[in-house]
Amino acid sequence: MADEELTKEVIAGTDTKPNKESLKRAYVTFLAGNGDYVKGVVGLAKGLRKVRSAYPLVVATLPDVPGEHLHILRSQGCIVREIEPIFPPPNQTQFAMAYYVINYSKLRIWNMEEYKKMIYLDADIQVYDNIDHLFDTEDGYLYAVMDCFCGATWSHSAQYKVGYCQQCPHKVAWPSHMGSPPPLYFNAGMFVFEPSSVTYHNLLHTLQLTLPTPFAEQDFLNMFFQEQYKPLPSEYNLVLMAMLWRHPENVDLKKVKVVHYCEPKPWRYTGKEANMDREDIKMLVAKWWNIYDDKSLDFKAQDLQVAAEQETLSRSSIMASISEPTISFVPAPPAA
Ligand SMILES: O=c1ccn([C@@H]2O[C@H](COP(=O)(O)OP(=O)(O)O)[C@@H](O)[C@H]2O)c(=O)[nH]1
Ligand SMILES: OC[C@H]1O[C@H](O[C@@H]2[C@@H](O)[C@H](O)[C@@H](O)[C@H](O)[C@@H]2O)[C@H](O)[C@@H](O)[C@H]1O
Repeated sequence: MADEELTKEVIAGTDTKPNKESLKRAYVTFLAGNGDYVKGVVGLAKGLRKVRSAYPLVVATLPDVPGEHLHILRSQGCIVREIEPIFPPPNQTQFAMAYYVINYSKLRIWNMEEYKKMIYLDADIQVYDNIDHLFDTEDGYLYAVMDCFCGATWSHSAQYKVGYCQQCPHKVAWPSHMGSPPPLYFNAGMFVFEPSSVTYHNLLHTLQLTLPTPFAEQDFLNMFFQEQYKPLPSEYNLVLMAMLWRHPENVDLKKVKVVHYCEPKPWRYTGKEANMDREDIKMLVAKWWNIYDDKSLDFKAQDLQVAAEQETLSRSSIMASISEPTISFVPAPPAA
């Protein structure tokens, strides 16, 4: 994409003049279908604004996302990038969730080379503390939070069958007769990565040679990036309910920066679901809705407020400079 087109898109998306550096960094999420995940993306866009992130949110959308939803996303300052779906090779795989097959389309984000570094966030994620510092992580790695193997969705796996989980590797040790424990495995709902067309084409080529498995693109990405994967602390992607239910000892809600609403999805929460009447779940769902419903976080309102604050700041700094004696710099006379 030509620079001027890109600049136009970025400005259109964020309505602020990007500096060269901010052109190279962005958050990115993925939206498919005409259902309710669009609420998740709107919540995410507003959450990133609430924590004053310096970078835009790109939304990779499949063709089945309706125009009305694309308009909603643009009105919330998102940069919409329409992508084509990616399908795994023909297979008889029983995915952990049938719809996981659409998640292979996430791989398109590696082709967004106009960005040097991106942070991928699922649409069912909310950011409660600024995590822009993750863009400064060392290049050459994929950073993500370790997943949990204890849920019934893992019942197909050797880990689940022997009761082993990487979140508590000493509770039930990996049986020595089964060789080395499985490599560290990340949840693919949040990761820090570097777009690259070389990596992108390698991903697509390797995908067509790889038998699909129950966790679809998450399994595939863990296999592909096994050498480059670097774990992040769990506060960067608290996977609900897996971690709250099964590894509460690994959770400090006061430190959590990013919550991943695998279950419940806040916009579907009724409180009547099994085990969902817990106080911590009610608090986290309410927290999500507080942001989603906060009109001051809407794109235009929020940006006008920021502009007003900046205007006030600059006016007060001008006043301050007028009221103090100016110290002018007198250059030293040239050396004799
Ligand atoms: O109908 C769907 C299903 C999934 N997704 C996207 O795919 C991600 C992963 O799916 P999901 O969140 O359901 O996976 P989970 O992390 O809950 O297993 C979502 O967060 C959305 O970004 C979507 O846009 N529409
Ligand atoms: O397509 C596979 C998906 O796999 C992951 O979700 C799973 C995984 O975390 C399991 O470990 C949990 O048990 C389960 O609840 C949860 O839904 C990602 O969050 C999602 O973005 C996507 O990659």
